[in-house]
Amino acid sequence: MSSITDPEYLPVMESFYTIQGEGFFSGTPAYFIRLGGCDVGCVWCDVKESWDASQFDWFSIDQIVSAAKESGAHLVVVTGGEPLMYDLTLLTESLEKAGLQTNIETSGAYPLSGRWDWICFSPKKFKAPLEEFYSKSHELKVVAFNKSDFKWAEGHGDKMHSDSQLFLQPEWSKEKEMTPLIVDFVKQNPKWKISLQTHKYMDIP
Ligand SMILES: C[S@@+](CC[C@H](N)C(=O)[O-])C[C@H]1O[C@@H](n2cnc3c(N)ncnc32)[C@H](O)[C@@H]1O
Ligand SMILES: Nc1nc2[nH]cc(C(=O)O)c2c(=O)[nH]1
Ligand code: SF4
Ligand SMILES: [Mg+2]
Repeated sequence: MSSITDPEYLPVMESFYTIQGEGFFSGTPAYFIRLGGCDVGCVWCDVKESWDASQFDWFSIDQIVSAAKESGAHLVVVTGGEPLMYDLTLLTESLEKAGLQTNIETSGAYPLSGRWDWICFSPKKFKAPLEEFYSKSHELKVVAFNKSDFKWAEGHGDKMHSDSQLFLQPEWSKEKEMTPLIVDFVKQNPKWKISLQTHKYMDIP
């Protein structure tokens, strides 16, 4: 039987081999595993269909990792939903054994589990992140939805460790308005970079 308490199984909404569109690994081919379930409630979330975990089938870690390996990808990105609603220790162990690089996209709202090559931390106003993510993440990626988000982003940037990557990403529906503001901000604050959702411009998943 598979259930939320069985660490050998996870609810997968979808998985697909594409190009990482965002952040530090933008442009890199990557196999995405999108786990179902999220209660963070971002008003502008671009994958609200992922929120209700009960809609998705549970797959064994063996099935999930075999499909990732068969894709031919070297890099796996685990996302969601909020993937850290689940204990990902066994998933990362199995991906590592298969010789795959493990990256995660997380809001930081749940405790970190699993051993990751790269953690992309995207904190949200809607559910505060846990403190451990400021020291353990490799990349901070703040979505900018309005002007007040720059100050908010700096508050999080100040808490990150000194060699982390700092990105501002325009919220997609406000992309025309926010992109020029982000360009000005990063020119004034050059430890930050802009991250665009390049897969949306390319019209790929
Ligand atoms: C869909 S989330 C899933 C992973 C995790 N729940 C999180 O929020 O980090 C993946 C990434 O997309 C970003 N994102 C979600 N909706 C967005 C939007 N409308 N515009 C820009 N980025 C968005 C999130 O901030 C996160 O960095
Ligand atoms: N191509 C592509 N890159 C992405 N980077 C982060 C994504 C996500 O939804 O977590 C994502 C996504 O959905 N597609
Ligand atoms: S935390 Fe991520 S998946 Fe959850 S609502 Fe926010 S953007 Fe969407
Ligand atoms: Mg996405």
